[in-house]
Amino acid sequence: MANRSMSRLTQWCSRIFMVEINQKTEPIYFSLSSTPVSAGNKDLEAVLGNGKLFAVYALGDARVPRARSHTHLKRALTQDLPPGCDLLNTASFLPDVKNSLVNGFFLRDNSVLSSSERIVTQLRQKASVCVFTYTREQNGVYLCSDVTDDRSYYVTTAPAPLRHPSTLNIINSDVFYQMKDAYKVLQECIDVIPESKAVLELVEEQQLEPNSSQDESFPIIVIEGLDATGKTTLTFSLQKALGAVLLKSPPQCLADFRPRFDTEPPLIRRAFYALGNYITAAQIARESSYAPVIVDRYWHSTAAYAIATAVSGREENLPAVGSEIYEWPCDLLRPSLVLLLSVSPEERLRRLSHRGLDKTEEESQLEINHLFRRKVDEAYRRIQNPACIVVDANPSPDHVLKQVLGLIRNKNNLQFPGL
Ligand SMILES: Nc1ncnc2c1ncn2[C@@H]1O[C@H](COP(=O)(O)OP(=O)(O)O)[C@@H](O)[C@H]1O
Ligand SMILES: Nc1ccn([C@@H]2O[C@H](COP(=O)(O)OP(=O)(O)O)[C@@H](O)[C@H]2O)c(=O)n1
Repeated sequence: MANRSMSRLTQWCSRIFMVEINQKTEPIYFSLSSTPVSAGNKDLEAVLGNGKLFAVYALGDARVPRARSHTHLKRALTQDLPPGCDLLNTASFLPDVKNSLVNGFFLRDNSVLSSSERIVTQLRQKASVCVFTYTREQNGVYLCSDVTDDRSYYVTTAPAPLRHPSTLNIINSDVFYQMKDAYKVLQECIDVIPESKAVLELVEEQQLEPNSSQDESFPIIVIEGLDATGKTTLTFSLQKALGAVLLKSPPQCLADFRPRFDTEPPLIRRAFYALGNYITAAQIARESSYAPVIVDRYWHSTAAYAIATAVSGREENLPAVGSEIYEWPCDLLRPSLVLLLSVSPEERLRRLSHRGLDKTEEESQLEINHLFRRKVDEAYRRIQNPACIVVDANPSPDHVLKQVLGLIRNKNNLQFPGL
């Protein structure tokens, strides 16, 4: 056991650790070193402080149980957090190496009772976790040790990597670029989430024809935007004005499963929404042989929300414009036109308050989390092939409809009878 934990710590020494005090400040990076380092670094002091400190990571070989354990760990730590303790997000990664990110938590304890010790002991008895302690020597040097062995390493500050670490695992953990990759995730869930089987059966029933030719079909127009930007209002009036079929993603047949998957960690939740797009794609392919199709949310929504949730901190941390992260999945039917409804934050809040309906947890977060909303909006705009056309949706519904009909009319190759 001692050997195993020692080799774990040695392995972790080649990594860099990121700790986020809050979403608004720059994260702090540090690494572990076997040689002594000079003391008194202000950045480290800001995170590590003088009290007791633990870093806790969920362990597990397979990605589905590991993702779920991370969520359970967060719940357990949040629920039992005693006064005087706080929880910070931490991540361990290899700089600029894809898929190398491991998320965890820092438990900082400035309480007189040192209550975190008891919490960590209980956690280790109940769950498969890996725990490190951080202590400060009298000379100001910080040491990190695995709780299961005696060997310690010096903590030293590290430079920020070129790519923000939270972007390293996005492909196939948050955003899926082929149906089979999202499908595999739900297959791995069948034992723990029985509903996955029914979802996979619905996907199979659709007789999907990837990349079926759209050349002879009617136009397919997708309407995107944050909640309360007017998508439902516009899609209804477009349906009427164009004699179109109205579809949405996720499709109606997944409605009953949605609340179940919304409570799961991003890996599972995002795979569910990704599969929803393929079911909608099959419906679009069928319907567009007979009439124009309007789609309320599609892949832009799936990718933009997933990216904005995965990337911590500010908008600047998003993958750069042109990154492969923003590419359209190779096997997903492409629409003829994607319109992004954009309203000012004030107007959007006004509409939300008038509507007074229940919001998903994520949408309530949008309301309070301006940073997150900006990231979703920016991610929408960076998605390519097809990119979206931004529509000013602040004016009245009639005015927005007129504007959109004008855009459709001006778009080359879109043929609508009566327009
Ligand atoms: N152009 C507009 N001007 C003013 N209010 C609007 C406009 N479009 C929609 N609304 C109102 O804003 C609220 C949200 O619109 P909705 O179409 O449901 O948005 P979404 O489908 O994007 O969540 C509704 O109460 C709707 O009546
Ligand atoms: N095609 C889609 C549609 C929604 N979603 C997810 O569903 C949430 C928004 O859906 P919603 O039903 O609350 O949105 P509205 O249709 O109410 O505006 C987003 O937070 C996305 O996470 C998705 O991932 N892919």
